[in-house]
Amino acid sequence: MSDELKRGLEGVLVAESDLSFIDGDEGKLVYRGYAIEDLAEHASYEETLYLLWNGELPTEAELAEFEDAMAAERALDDGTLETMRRLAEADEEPMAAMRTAASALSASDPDTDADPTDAEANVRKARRITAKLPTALAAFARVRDGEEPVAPREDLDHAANFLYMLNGEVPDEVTADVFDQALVLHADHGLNASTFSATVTASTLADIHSAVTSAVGTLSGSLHGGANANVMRMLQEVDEADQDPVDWVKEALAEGRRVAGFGHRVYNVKDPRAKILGDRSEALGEAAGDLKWYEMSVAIEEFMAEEKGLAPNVDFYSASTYYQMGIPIDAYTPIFAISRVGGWTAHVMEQYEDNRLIRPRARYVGETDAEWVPIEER
Ligand SMILES: CC(=O)SCCNC(=O)CCNC(=O)[C@H](O)C(C)(C)COP(=O)(O)OP(=O)(O)OC[C@H]1O[C@@H](n2cnc3c(N)ncnc32)[C@H](O)[C@@H]1OP(=O)(O)O
Ligand SMILES: O=C([O-])CC(=O)C(=O)O
Repeated sequence: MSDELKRGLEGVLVAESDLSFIDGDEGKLVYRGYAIEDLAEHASYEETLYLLWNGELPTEAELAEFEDAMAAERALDDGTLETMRRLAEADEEPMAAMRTAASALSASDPDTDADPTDAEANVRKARRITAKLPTALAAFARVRDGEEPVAPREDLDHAANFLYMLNGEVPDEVTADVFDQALVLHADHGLNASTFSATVTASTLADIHSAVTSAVGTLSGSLHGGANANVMRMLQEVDEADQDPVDWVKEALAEGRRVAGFGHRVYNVKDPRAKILGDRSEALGEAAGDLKWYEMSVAIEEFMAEEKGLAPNVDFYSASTYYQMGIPIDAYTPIFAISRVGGWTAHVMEQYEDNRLIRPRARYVGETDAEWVPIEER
């Protein structure tokens, strides 16, 4: 047994996986062998899910069947819909609502009584959770804004249907495409914290709903998925104060604060997803005739590279991309969740296939010989 301490488990290998590969020095990301750039350009989110869950790209017929199966699972049961309504009325945090939704969905899942490791039942459960979480998010967001939930449509693809349920109107093709790309880009990323959390939960032979619930909670923090909303809050603050973005960042660094959207445990160079989302952000700005958000982001990126040697991660340019699509800022991290659920469930299924309880150790640095003192004498 090694006594070497690896804070934050940095660099520690704990599993074998053939889902996604990251080369942190080259800035390369692949899902099951396919470069993220190719997937973003050519694959839909459904095709990406199929790849992650089945190990290979679908044929045309397989994809059509899969898309229909996903679309047929979008509607929420009454209990989960009512729960989303109540949480929205109580002004719950959107990520807390997502965490509750992931858990609530197990009550109505037809396979809820299946053994947690039943591979076929897990494929069906993963499909249902992934199909339904966007419906829960859209319902929550609408009720919170004083609107009625919009029922899903089966004739739209996953990305377009989510925007339709959120806004009550079918998105234009460009917006739907950018959103679909964002879903593809966020679908998997090795053993990131939330995926690790899902696999730890699965490793106890808890079920897939429990694993996804753990993962949503883990994603919500500001060092992980929560950073995308903080990036947009930073850009808005700079804009409202009519400040030079570089001055804002200098101040933040001088106060010892971290700049959201920069730095990464694995990438030592720019995250390849940030490159693609940066292009999307620029294109949306050009189409709107206002490059303000993109240019502000570029100024921050250049300064952070020069000053700290830190490059943007995926959360940096997703912020201005979503903002220019009119998505509410506190929905950014839940949107990360509705995409990453594909990766979480794929890793959980991989964990069940070759399970061993995940249980590391802590070096004990406390006392070992304390003398018992009766309560009345303390
Ligand atoms: C989808 C995702 O989860 S991507 C990550 C999203 N999170 C963020 O964008 C939040 C901001 N970034 C960070 O906090 C970090 O870069 C993390 C959490 C992503 C990675 O953290 P770690 O690998 O543990 O690096 P660690 O926290 O040890 O930082 C190393 C050094 O870089 C500095 N640093 C890292 N990121 C930043 C940042 N965004 N702003 C300022 N300084 C930073 C740290 O202060 C530290 O400096 P020090 O050695 O002088 O103390
Ligand atoms: O891999 C990580 O540590 C964080 C990340 O970029 C992701 O989850 O997409």
